[in-house]
Amino acid sequence: MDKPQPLSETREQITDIDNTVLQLLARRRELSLEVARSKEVDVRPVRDTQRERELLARLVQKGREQGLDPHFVMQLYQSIIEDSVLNQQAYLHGRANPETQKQQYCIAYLGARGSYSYLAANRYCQRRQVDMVDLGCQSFDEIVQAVESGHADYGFLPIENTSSGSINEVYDVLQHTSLAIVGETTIEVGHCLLAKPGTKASDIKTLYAHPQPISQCSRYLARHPGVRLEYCASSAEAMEKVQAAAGNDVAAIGSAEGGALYQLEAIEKGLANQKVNQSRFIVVARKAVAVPEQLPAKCTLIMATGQKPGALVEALLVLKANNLNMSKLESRPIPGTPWEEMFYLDIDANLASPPMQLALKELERITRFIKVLGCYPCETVAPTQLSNAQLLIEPEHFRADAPPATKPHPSAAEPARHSLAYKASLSEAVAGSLLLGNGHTGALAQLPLPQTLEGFEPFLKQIKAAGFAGLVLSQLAEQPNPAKALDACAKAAEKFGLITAAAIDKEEELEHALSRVELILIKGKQMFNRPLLERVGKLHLPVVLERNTMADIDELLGAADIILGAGNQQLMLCESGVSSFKSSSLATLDLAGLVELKARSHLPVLVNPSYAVSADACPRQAKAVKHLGADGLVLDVTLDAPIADNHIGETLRQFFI
Ligand SMILES: C=C(O[C@@H]1C=C(C(=O)O)C=C[C@H]1O)C(=O)O
Repeated sequence: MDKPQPLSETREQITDIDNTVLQLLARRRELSLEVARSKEVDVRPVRDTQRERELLARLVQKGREQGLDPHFVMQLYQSIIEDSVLNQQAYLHGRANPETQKQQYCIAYLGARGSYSYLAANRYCQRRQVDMVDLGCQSFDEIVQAVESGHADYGFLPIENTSSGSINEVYDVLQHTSLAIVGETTIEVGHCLLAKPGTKASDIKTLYAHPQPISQCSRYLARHPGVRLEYCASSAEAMEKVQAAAGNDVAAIGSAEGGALYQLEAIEKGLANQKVNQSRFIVVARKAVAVPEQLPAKCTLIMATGQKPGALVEALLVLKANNLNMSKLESRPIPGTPWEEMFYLDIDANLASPPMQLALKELERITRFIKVLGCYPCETVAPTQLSNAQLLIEPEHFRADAPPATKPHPSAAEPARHSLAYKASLSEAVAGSLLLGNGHTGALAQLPLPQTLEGFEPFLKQIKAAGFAGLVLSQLAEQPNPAKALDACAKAAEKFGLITAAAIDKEEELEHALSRVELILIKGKQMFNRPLLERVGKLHLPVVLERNTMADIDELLGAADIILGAGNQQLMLCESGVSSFKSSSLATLDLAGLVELKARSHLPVLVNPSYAVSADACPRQAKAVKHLGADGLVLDVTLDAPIADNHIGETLRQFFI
């Protein structure tokens, strides 16, 4: 083998390339703003998902020709496009409100430099390329007063978090303020254990944190019962305390970025219960702003309806009649009037649009009180996706459309919940980034929960490259600490954009899986376990119900009805083969049963051929079940066998073509 060139030389070349990449990104940003200027003149919408899809498909193809992973190329460009869309929005919003165009904004926020509110405000100003003068406050009231009195231009208020939910105090403050909501911004809240350099996690005796991070990291904290918690008014105060402490046995919960401002190191990361932990902030100002019609807009209203049956429904029907989507509904008590509620609504519409104006007029007639808190650009940019087919194979082989919905089965007077007579449209189930049913397909790789993570990352890379959307981890009870092992696997899988599901073969495994996974698969062995079905029916988590090898179709659908009846509508079925005369150990894949399920039920149906057919027959079966309408595959894989070159890769290709 040739001797490689010296490391320092190679690194220099990489540094040069990175500098060029940055220059090109900056140039792309300028061009994107040029596009925004054209859109301003032509009054075109900022977002053009058709253009994004074409661009992604072309880049994935070009990348593939140069040996780049299609998923990597797609994710990279999704981030670039998100940044580009948000920059265009900020530009057009500024142009429509020239009085907001300044060199610097004075921003009132909770805590001090380094708090999450500070980071959110910083991000907001950077996007608008204005300097930030920061005004740290001790409470939400103080923030509102700072803006009302003119000391600050904007106030940043955290309104909700993906783990701990809505922040009630902020809703209460909004009831009384004259300020208007003029913007929103969402930041990733990466909770870390912050300590002085050299501190070990095992040394920590006292932990300083704001109550919100404490509730968002409850599971991590429960694993460290010996640590004393000290509540602080903000994450910044917690960091200050650690910086000022004499000893090395204290830590704070906060962001790595914030910690750096206090010379603290993140000695552990990813403390939050939820893998995706984001906080949404609203931006308040003295004067409301106009949102140009090319921008996706949101309106926040508060209203009090009368105390009569159906009053809220009546109000919501007004939104329906005007084809308006409500993305959030909250209720808070009205001070001084016990048991009366003030409702907060986020509506995906521009205040100036005719449907919104019509709806407001109608709502004024039927409510006791109504006020628009503000209209502002919506900052959520849902990434444009390519289909599995586009990511796996050449574009000219795009798969055929899903088979049309089958006719409802003639049914009794009370149609069963699983039936098409009960629900005529095909159901979809969403588990993290995976969408299945109603024409959406996907595949999951099933394997025993691994003992160690050795070699796991290269394995996940292969799983992702083969086209799997996630993992189903089984045999949880075989592990000494299934919760910890699941956490670690889910974290690793997430890095590759894979979802994690748990296969429940023994009832007690469910406890370990809850809130660690995005999907629960009830193994066929548990299909007749009514209490377990009722339990998962009460979960707000998608469920796959596998058919027991001895169960007929009616029994499977009956079990499905137990789950649906308990409330959980995110249900999928899985055909994994039934016992037959052919072999005592091998199941028979019931293709007739699959056709029956698709004809009788609106539920997505997955197929796992692994127990029924030999490895080399899997690709043929995948092709067949696809044609019979299967919505997805579950395939058993092993950690050691390469995926792309064996029957697994071919099985996926046959299914997705
Ligand atoms: C740049 C544009 O605006 C948006 C951003 C895109 C991008 O950054 O590539 C693509 C489409 C639009 O959603 C455009 O319309 O071309």
